[in-house]
Amino acid sequence: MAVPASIEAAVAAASRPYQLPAGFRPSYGTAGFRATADLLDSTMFRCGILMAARALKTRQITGICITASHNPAPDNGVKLVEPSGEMLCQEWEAYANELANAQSDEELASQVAGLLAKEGVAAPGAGTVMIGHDTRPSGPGLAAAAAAGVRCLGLEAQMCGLLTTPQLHWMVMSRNRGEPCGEGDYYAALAGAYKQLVAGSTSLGQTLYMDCANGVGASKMRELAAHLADAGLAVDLRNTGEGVLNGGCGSDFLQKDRQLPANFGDVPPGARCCAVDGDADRLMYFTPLEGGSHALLFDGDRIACLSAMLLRDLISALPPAAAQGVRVGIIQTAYANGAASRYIRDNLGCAVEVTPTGVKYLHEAAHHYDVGVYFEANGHGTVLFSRAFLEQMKQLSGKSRAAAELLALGVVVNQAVGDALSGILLVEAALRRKGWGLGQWAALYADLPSRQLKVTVADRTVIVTTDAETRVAEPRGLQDAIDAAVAGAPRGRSFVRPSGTEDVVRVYAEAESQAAADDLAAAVARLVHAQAGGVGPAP
Ligand SMILES: CC(=O)N[C@H]1[C@@H](OP(=O)(O)O)O[C@H](CO)[C@@H](O)[C@@H]1O
Ligand SMILES: [Mg+2]
Repeated sequence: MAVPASIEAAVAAASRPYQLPAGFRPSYGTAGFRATADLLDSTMFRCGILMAARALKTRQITGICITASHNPAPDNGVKLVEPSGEMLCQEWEAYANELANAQSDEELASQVAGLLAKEGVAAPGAGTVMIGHDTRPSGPGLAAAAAAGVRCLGLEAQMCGLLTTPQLHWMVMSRNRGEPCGEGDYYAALAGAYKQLVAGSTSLGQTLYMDCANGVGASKMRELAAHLADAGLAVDLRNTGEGVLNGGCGSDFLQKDRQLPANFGDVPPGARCCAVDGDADRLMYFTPLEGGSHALLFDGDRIACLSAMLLRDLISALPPAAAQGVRVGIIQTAYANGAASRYIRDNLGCAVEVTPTGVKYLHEAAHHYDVGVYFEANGHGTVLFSRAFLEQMKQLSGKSRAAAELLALGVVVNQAVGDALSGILLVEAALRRKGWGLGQWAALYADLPSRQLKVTVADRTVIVTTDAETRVAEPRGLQDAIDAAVAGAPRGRSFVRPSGTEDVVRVYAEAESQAAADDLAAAVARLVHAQAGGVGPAP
């Protein structure tokens, strides 16, 4: 298709205020682009163009979330939203990289023209891109840059302001489905479905203490909790914005350090607590341990197990013909604790699938099942219901309470992406329906001790992995050396991979004891440093 010359001129002119900083090479990573905020104006502008083109191509609404999630406050980034509410389709990631790295306004304009021609899209055209941001001070400015990109293809940029990442995904999904799609509709839908799920069960009674990571989750949970005042769920919000975003708090801090977050010193041991990250798409439960600053974690693996149990209970209460043959799958990454994977296989009887790191891979795999449960160990995940299964439940819902409850679960659990707020309702409903405290949940299995380390190398792309990132293909010889180190550790397992969000190589190790896991991780980190171009002193 011929692209009017005027569009090229318009893109080149509009691009002028958004110059690519010298030497900056943005790369679309595990979840979009991330960098220190002051580098990102051009990236945002170009992502605006990209998502406008995607909206034109699909003739539906797309979205842009401006956030760097659990990363430090001076960073920012962008997550791109498909019309379905899912993450940008993988085929378009190459365009994202190409546009983000164009070296001049003219090169950008010609790449945009090329993209439009290749995709058979006419611009300027009509459409909408919804844009939201987290609490980072750089958010509104970067949102404006993204909006300028959207407008230069003639589309409307709808500024949605402060939202959690999953809220924006949910709003895009709902709007394209022609369903109620405002922020208020989100709270009403989740709270209404939660009440249906817990009707007839006794409230857990105790307060849920929530670490909001000093991020957007605080104000949004406050609104959700207001809808739940009559549902027996009392929430005490901590780290609501008075401190540093993700600083000494939040789900990532908790997972990496296993220390109590800031401002939890007065919370009694055994209390039910949860933590989210800076954009509220990750969730960890935890409880303070006796006599110290440490926490017992209930991570994504454990949330996946609890979700699978809730599903099993509900599915087994369906009329027998409907219950038969429902395919439930659990999708994990190599970071899943070995004890959790074993528990799922041996005790829950579900299929376990392992994908590379990054929710885009897990989410895609979850579509292989009637119900796909996916959680990364770090607490990012959701439960996806297939359209056909939901349709079947709708047919049955008049005569089967379990079918109606499964439908409600499909509303409580965000169907677009992992969502910490909806995850809280999922966990609370599951515990409450079982009448379980944290003790019973913890007793499902004992985690194998594990350790994660980071190694800085000159170029992390020299590490190439295979088998869902569990083995190193290059540099040659590194995998053999890792295998030898693992062989010496009781119940040992270790793998390494280049991070998609940080300039580091990640090392994971688990073993029978904490000391053995620590030693194995350290040994493997030294191997990476020695064989993959380590920078600075050896670990
Ligand atoms: C070990 C780990 O937790 N990795 C995280 C992290 O990716 P890396 O590619 O490992 O940097 O950030 C991703 C985006 O939030 C998340 O999906 C992923 O699980
Ligand atoms: Mg996040």
